[in-house]
Amino acid sequence: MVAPPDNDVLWARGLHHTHGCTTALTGVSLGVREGEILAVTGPRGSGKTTLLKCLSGQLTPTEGEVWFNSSPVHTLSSPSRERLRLDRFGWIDTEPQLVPELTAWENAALPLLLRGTGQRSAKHTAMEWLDRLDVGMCARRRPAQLDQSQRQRIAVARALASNPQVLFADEPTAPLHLSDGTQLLRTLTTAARSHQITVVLATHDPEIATIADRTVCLVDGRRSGAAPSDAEDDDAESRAACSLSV
Ligand SMILES: Nc1ncnc2c1ncn2[C@@H]1O[C@H](COP(=O)(O)OP(=O)(O)OP(=O)(O)O)[C@@H](O)[C@H]1O
Repeated sequence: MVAPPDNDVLWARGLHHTHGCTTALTGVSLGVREGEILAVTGPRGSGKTTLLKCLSGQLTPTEGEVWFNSSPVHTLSSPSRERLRLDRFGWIDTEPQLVPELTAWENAALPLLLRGTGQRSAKHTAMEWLDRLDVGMCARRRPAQLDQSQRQRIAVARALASNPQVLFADEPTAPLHLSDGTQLLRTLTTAARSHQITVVLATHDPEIATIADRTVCLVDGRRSGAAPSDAEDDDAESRAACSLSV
């Protein structure tokens, strides 16, 4: 087994994944550096969501390895993966997934409360992020009383409030108007850079991908421009070898 490079916070090798009879990933290898903003681009159905879910431990790849901070994720038990996601990862979905019974601040504070942070401190942190995302005035309202843009901002506040080491964002601006989406992305990337949060951002929009430090493109479940899996594996392995030899 090849060890992952030390400077990659996330590292995947030879990922394959099938949903029932549908192949979503075929031999994807990549590394994500600490503090990097990586865009995963590609047309609809190219495997972006599946890749983010495999990297974040929501899905176990059918084949292949995922490492986080040089520890294997693909071999973890389901409860350990859940713990890892709660403690280290943030997730922003295309559609804001909020708890309807909770107010905006309670939604934003939820990961902190689940981690055991005291209510006063969790609320304070949640309120700071809601203010930063221009939805502080909505703190006491429930999701049904808010519009789509406000709900998505609360979902972003929730992801950032937990101070994740890696933030996964799956087409986070897709439901928003252009100006709303641009502003949201600006806040997200500024926050990520100032807090040293690594971001893996899936988008089919090349314009949005320009905010990233680096782009990986998927086509039909493979990295575009790479020959089938062996070349991708070689790429990841040679980076690993380089990193281990210095
Ligand atoms: N739960 C599922 N069950 C069956 N097939 C699925 C499932 N999820 C994804 N797929 C299929 O796997 C392939 C990759 O889907 P995925 O959602 O990862 O791609 P994507 O690039 O994120 O697409 P989109 O931009 O439309 O979200 C597609 O053919 C999709 O139809």
